[in-house]
Amino acid sequence: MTKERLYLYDTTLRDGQQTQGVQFSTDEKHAVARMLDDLGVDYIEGGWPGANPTDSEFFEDAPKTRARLTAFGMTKRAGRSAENDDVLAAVMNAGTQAVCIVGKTHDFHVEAALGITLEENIKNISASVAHIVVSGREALFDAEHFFDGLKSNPEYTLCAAKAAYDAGARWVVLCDTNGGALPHDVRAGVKALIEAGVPGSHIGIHTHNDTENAVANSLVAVAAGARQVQGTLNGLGERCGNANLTTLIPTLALKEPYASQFETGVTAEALTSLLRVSRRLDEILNRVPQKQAAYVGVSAFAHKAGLHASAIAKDPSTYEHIDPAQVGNARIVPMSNQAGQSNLRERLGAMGLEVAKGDPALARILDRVKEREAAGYSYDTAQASFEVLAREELGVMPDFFEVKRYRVTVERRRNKRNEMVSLSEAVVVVKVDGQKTLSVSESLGPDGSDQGPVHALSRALMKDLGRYAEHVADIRLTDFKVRITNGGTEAVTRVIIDSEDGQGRTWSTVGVSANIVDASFDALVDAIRWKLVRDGAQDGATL
Ligand SMILES: CC(=O)SCCNC(=O)CCNC(=O)[C@H](O)C(C)(C)COP(=O)(O)OP(=O)(O)OC[C@H]1O[C@@H](n2cnc3c(N)ncnc32)[C@H](O)[C@@H]1OP(=O)(O)O
Ligand SMILES: CC(=O)C(=O)O
Repeated sequence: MTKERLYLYDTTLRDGQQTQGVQFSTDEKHAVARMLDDLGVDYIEGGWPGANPTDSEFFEDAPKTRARLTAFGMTKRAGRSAENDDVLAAVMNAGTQAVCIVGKTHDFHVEAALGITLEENIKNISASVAHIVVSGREALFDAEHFFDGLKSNPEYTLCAAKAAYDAGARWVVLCDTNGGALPHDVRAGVKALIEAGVPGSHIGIHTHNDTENAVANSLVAVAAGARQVQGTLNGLGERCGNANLTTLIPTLALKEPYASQFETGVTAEALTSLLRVSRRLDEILNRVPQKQAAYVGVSAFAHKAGLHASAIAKDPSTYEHIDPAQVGNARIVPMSNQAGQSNLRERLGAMGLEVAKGDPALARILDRVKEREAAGYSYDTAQASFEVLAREELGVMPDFFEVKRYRVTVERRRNKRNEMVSLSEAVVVVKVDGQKTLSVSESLGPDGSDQGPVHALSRALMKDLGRYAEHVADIRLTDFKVRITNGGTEAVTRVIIDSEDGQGRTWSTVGVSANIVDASFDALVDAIRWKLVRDGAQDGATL
C-alpha cells in the first residue's frame, strides 16, 4: 500500500519562542533550524520578521534549508491595502518561499479585539492571502480560535477559514489557540471544514496543551483528514506549550494506524537522533531535560519494579511499547527498594560484574539497598553509590583511602571594603598507602566569592590523595540536590551530587545524615571512590 504524505510543520522558533522564559539568540535560531532540517520536518517557521530585531536578523541571513523556511505574520489591518500594510510588508520582505499569516475566525475576536465588522475581516483575510499568492509564495493561513469560533458562530468561522482557501492558501491551519478543545471538538471541526469545501489535503492542525490534549488533538485531526501537523520540539510554546513534536513524530512513525497509512519526511535513521535533538534544545535553553518525557525522557525506558525487570530480561517487549533505540534512547534498570534479583543482575552486568543467579551476595545487596532506602537513601538516581555498595558486598571495592576526620567552618565577617562576606573553610585528614595527610581548603570561586562549605570540603578532600591525585583532578561537581526526607522515624537530609569528568562521564551519588554537611561528605566520598574504580586506579590498592 502506498503511503500518503503527512507534512510536519515546526514552530519552535515562533510559537516556541512565545514560551515564558525562552528567548533565542540569532545564532541559537540558526542552530535549531539546522537540527530541524536534519531531522526532516517539512516547514520551519523561523519567527515574525519585523516584530523584533532577533527575528529580523535571522531572516536577513536566513539559513539554507531543505525544509521550507516560513515567515510568520498577521493579516493586513483594516483601512489599508495589503500592499500598504507595513507589518505585512516586513513579513513579505523576508523573502521566504512560504508565508504564514494568522487571522481571526471567531466572531467574538473580530469584534472585541479587532473592532471591525465580520465582513471586513473576511475581506482582510482574502486580500492578505491573495497578496502572498500573487507574489509567488506559498500561503498558509492560521485560523485563530477556530474551534472556539465553531461553537459560537459556526457559519462565520467556516466562512472565514474557507475564504483563505478560496484566495489560494495552500494550507488552512486550524488553531486551538486557547488550548481548550478536546479530541471530539477537533474531530468535528476538521470534518466540518472538509464538508464546507476545503479538502483535508489543505488542512493543517495547530494545537496547544492547556488540557494536556495537544498531541491527542493532533492525532485526531489527522484521523479526521488533516494532512499537516504543527508542533514544537519538547512541546515549547505559549502558556502550557504546543503539541510536542518529540512525541508526535515517533507516534506517527511507529504507531498504527498512522505508521501504515502515512509517511513523513523523518526517516527511520533520523528518528534515532530524536533524543539527541531534544537534549540539544534543552542545552541551548539551559533547561533540565524532563525525565518523564515520552520517548526521549531518561525514565521513558527505565524499569524500576522487580516484576518488570524480571520479564524485561526474558523479552524487553513485555514492558516496552517500542524498542528505545528507535528514538535514540536506551533501557535502564535502576536499583531501588522496588527491585528484585533480576534488576540487580541486569544492573551488575551493565557494570561488568557478572554474578551467578542464586549467589548469596545478591540477597545481601538487595537487603542493604532496601534497608538504606528505608533510612532515606535513594539509589534509583544515585547509581554510582549503588555500584559502590554492590562492589563492597561482592568484595571488589578497593579501600583507596580512609578519611580519618574532617572539619568545616563557616564564618561571616567584614572584608577590607567593609562588606559582609562569608567564608567557608574545610580541613580533611586522609590516609593513603599508610600515609596520613592533612589538607586545608577555602571555598573561594573564580570571582573570589564564597562557594559554600561543601565546595570547601570537596576541594580539601581532593587536594592530596597521593597517587590518586591525577584521577580526581578532572572531577567537577555539576549539581547538588538537597531533600529533607524521613529516614525511619526521624527527619534526615538526603544529598544527591552529580559529577562529571574530563572524559564526559557523568555520575550521581547519595549521602544521608541528620546533618547536611555530613550527608554531602558521604556523597562526595562515593563520587571519588566510583571515579577511582572506573578509572582502574585500584592497581596496588587494597582489595
Ligand atoms: C495566536 C498567536 O500566538 S499569534 C502570534 C502572536 N505573536 C506575537 O504577538 C509576538 C509578536 N508580536 C509583536 O511583536 C507585536 O505584537 C507586533 C509587532 C506584531 C505588533 O505590535 P503593536 O503594533 O505594538 O500592536 P500590539 O501588539 O499592541 O497589538 C496588536 C495589534 O494587532 C491587531 N491584530 C491582532 N491580530 C490581528 C490580525 N490577525 N490581523 C490584523 N490585525 C491584528 C490588534 O487588534 C492590535 O491592533 P491595535 O493596536 O490597533 O489594537
Ligand atoms: C497562530 C497560533 O499560534 C495560534 O492560534 O495558537
